[in-house]
Amino acid sequence: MSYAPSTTAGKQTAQQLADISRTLYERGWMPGTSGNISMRLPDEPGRALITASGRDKGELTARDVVEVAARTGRASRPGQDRPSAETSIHAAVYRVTGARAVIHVHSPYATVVAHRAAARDAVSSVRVERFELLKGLGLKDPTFTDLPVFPNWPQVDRIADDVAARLTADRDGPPGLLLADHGITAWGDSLGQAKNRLECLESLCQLLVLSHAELQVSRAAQAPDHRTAP
Ligand SMILES: CSC[C@@H](O)[C@@H](O)C(=O)COP(=O)(O)O
Ligand SMILES: [Zn+2]
Repeated sequence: MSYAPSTTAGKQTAQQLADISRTLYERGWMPGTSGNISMRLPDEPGRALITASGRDKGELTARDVVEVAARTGRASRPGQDRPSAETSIHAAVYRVTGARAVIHVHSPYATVVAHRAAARDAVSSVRVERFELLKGLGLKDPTFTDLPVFPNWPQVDRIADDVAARLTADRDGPPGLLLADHGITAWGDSLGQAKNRLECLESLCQLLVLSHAELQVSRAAQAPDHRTAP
């Protein structure tokens, strides 16, 4: 069942998601059905709207979204469409950071960096330093940041667990993360801020690639394997 908002705020939020989806699709950052976007409802911030799974992101309408509990990602109304397959990652970001909007895309430069720095078994990070655009990320120290790269486990909930653990351990980290061989996710206090930060991160990844510098990748100790945990 497609989304039918009960409030004006819900209607406006759904339309904002559809509009930004089209913009990012046209930029080539959400090819086909890739990418997902969510935003807390302004009048009910414990709930969020997220794009329905598998929709063409260039054709998304305000009805192609699903209402979920922001902290858990559980659908908050019966009979809705299936929410994004990556809803649990959005929920992890909401839970730990208090962000109001989250955007995930497959933009080319971030994806290339996430491919080159691919974290196979454990979370790693890529050092980004000196570029003026770091000031667009709202960091305490804008001279450098370590952008985390998460293994792209087939079980998305496992990625979400890794994300929650990392963001909890590093509260001063950047407002974004890379998924190895996959793409980038960024967040902010509003959809506009999340988009601005995403643009800065994509541009920083472009600069890393164009500068032909060796990527400075550091690897964390191997994360516990959830498949073998008791
Ligand atoms: C087109 S494949 C991309 C998907 O596997 C996934 O990574 C993605 O970004 C979109 O998933 P979705 O469930 O539509 O939100
Ligand atoms: Zn994706």
